[in-house]
Amino acid sequence: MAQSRDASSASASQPPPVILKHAHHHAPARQTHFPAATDYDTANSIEARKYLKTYGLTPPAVESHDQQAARCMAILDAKPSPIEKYRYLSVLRNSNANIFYRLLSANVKELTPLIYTPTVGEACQKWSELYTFPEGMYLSYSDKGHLHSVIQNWPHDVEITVVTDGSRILGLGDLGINGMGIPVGKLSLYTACAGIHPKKTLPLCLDLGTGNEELRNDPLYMGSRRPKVTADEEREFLDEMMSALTERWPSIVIQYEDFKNPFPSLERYQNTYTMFNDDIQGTGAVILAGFINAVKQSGTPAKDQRAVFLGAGSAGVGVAKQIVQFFINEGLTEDQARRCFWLVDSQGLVAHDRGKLADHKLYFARDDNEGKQYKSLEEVVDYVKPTILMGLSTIGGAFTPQILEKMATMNERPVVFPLSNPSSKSECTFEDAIKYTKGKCLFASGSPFPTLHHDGKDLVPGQGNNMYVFPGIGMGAILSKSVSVTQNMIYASAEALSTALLPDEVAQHWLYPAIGRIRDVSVIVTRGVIRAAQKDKVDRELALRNIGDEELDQYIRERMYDPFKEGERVENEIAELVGRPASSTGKEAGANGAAGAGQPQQQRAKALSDAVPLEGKPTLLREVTGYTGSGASGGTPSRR
Ligand SMILES: NC(=O)c1ccc[n+]([C@@H]2O[C@H](COP(=O)([O-])OP(=O)(O)OC[C@H]3O[C@@H](n4cnc5c(N)ncnc54)[C@H](O)[C@@H]3O)[C@@H](O)[C@H]2O)c1
Ligand SMILES: O=C(O)C[C@H](O)C(=O)O
Ligand SMILES: [Mg+2]
Repeated sequence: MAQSRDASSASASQPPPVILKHAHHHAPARQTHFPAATDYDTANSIEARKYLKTYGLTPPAVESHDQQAARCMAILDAKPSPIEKYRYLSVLRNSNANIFYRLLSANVKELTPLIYTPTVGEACQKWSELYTFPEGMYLSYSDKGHLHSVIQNWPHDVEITVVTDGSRILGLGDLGINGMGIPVGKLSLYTACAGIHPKKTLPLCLDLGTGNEELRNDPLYMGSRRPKVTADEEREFLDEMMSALTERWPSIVIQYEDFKNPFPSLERYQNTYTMFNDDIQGTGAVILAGFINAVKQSGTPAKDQRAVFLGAGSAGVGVAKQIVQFFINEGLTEDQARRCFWLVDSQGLVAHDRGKLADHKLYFARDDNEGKQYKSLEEVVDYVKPTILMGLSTIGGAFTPQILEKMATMNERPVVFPLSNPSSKSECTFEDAIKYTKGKCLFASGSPFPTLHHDGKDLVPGQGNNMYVFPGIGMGAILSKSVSVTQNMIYASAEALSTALLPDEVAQHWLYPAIGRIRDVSVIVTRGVIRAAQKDKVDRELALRNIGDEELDQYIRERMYDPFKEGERVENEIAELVGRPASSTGKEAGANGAAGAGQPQQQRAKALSDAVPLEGKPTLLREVTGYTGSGASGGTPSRR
């Protein structure tokens, strides 16, 4: 069984450097400051540069945020293709995280498609070809037995990790370690959308071999050239990894992402670790939220809904299960709720009499098909006459014009959600959905589609992508210091999201809030998740139980890394050192864990007296503690 977390035996969050025993006997561990990405901000004042020891290491001008953004946007505009824009943004993130996150936070709608789906799909396909930076950690199967030591090499304290084994990257199949683009992209969104400090995030890619022969034979492939390990071998590896991660960072939140068969791990670890699976649970929550709003608009009550799902994998089953929960809350029995679904996979309708089914499909398998096997989606649509059509199949274009036309003939407001990623795998485009349903459908897709002009109106497609919820699920778990991520916390994220629309968004029949408001939305989702953690009594930040919603929202906001305030944070550190009154945002900088906030006075005085004068002014020694946390990993909280 998975090793349980007991903080009494867990090491503190700053372990001594450990040398990889099997690799370098007695080699001294090197101090590293990788990635020192936030200090070279050309908006830093001269004083801040001296304090950070970056004076002279950047061009002399002290720039405004607007000047920086104008330059970056001009460079981006000049790049000829999305993948070139992706590469430029990667360089920016790795060389100057503050500028990158200011740009991303201010332009979420425009830039998300470049750092996330769809472009991240192409970036993963070409990862080894285009490799520039490590970006995160790679753990290989040959490291088994030593994962604890390898993990000590990560130079920062971590609050959250996104981990993949690369075996099902979006709808693009097994990409091995090239899947690293996914943890990197998801964690960039954690920072941009929920304000988790970039240094507190750990992109993690497991190198467990790959079933992709073409990759194994690619001379540039940077992972192990071995076939994928067996399910048992992977399980043993994951057991060790979960325990090693949590031993080093007892409060770490672990998000599983893009595993080919993630059900066994979710079952195995969800009660023992603070973990969740984004493709099953995050997707379930985000689609439920859009679905709740679609049901309100379609006017068809829950009991009369008939949902056909193309795709019965992690995402399909995850979404259907969350909707079952909603139907039960709406008054249906579990059996009635379950019977509203017809799942279709590569073999056709999922039915008990079809032959052996994978475990995760059994719950929704039909027993009322009277011996008839429905093979194609169109046949199933004719048979079921669905009100809802969901696509989580990885099959681009599977919602054909004929199928879309049928949906519009059968329903006043058909719900059509082609959710596969990236755009090339979307079951239909927004344009086709509108064209063939004559503008009647309620639409959301996994990857973004442009606004469409139809019948004298601008129609904005919903984006049913788990990016609306996973940042808030992770942040909620971090701030409440939850020992696990419960089903109620996932459900709460969906409910919170469904209520996060502004009146004018509701008036325009949107299913999801504007993506540009994602930071505000993430606060609402985070609050919902924290409240559910409290109800389930898995929280350990007990003080949060006693504050009202408004105060909780404020607490969440204060703990969010705000790249626009990083300059102020540094100024406040300096002010504190030289005994000057802090700026008006001093409270916030402190709450965000400004470096040195908790350092003993004598040490600060020593730092000042050690300072070497430069240009006649005192140079302040940079504190080596770095950022001390947006919340959970400030200490070594005890596990229940
Ligand atoms: N919108 C989102 O937020 C979101 C979230 C998670 C996953 N996804 C997307 O959903 C897709 C599926 O992800 P998953 O994790 O469920 O993958 P998966 O591999 O677990 O499941 C894929 C399913 O599609 C079925 N399928 C394959 N070929 C088919 C065909 N020709 N006809 C019918 N069904 C077919 C498979 O049998 C399987 O049931 C991916 O493209 C992924 O990017 C989107
Ligand atoms: O990565 C995304 O855009 C969503 C989802 O997690 C997926 O696997 O497709
Ligand atoms: Mg995913």
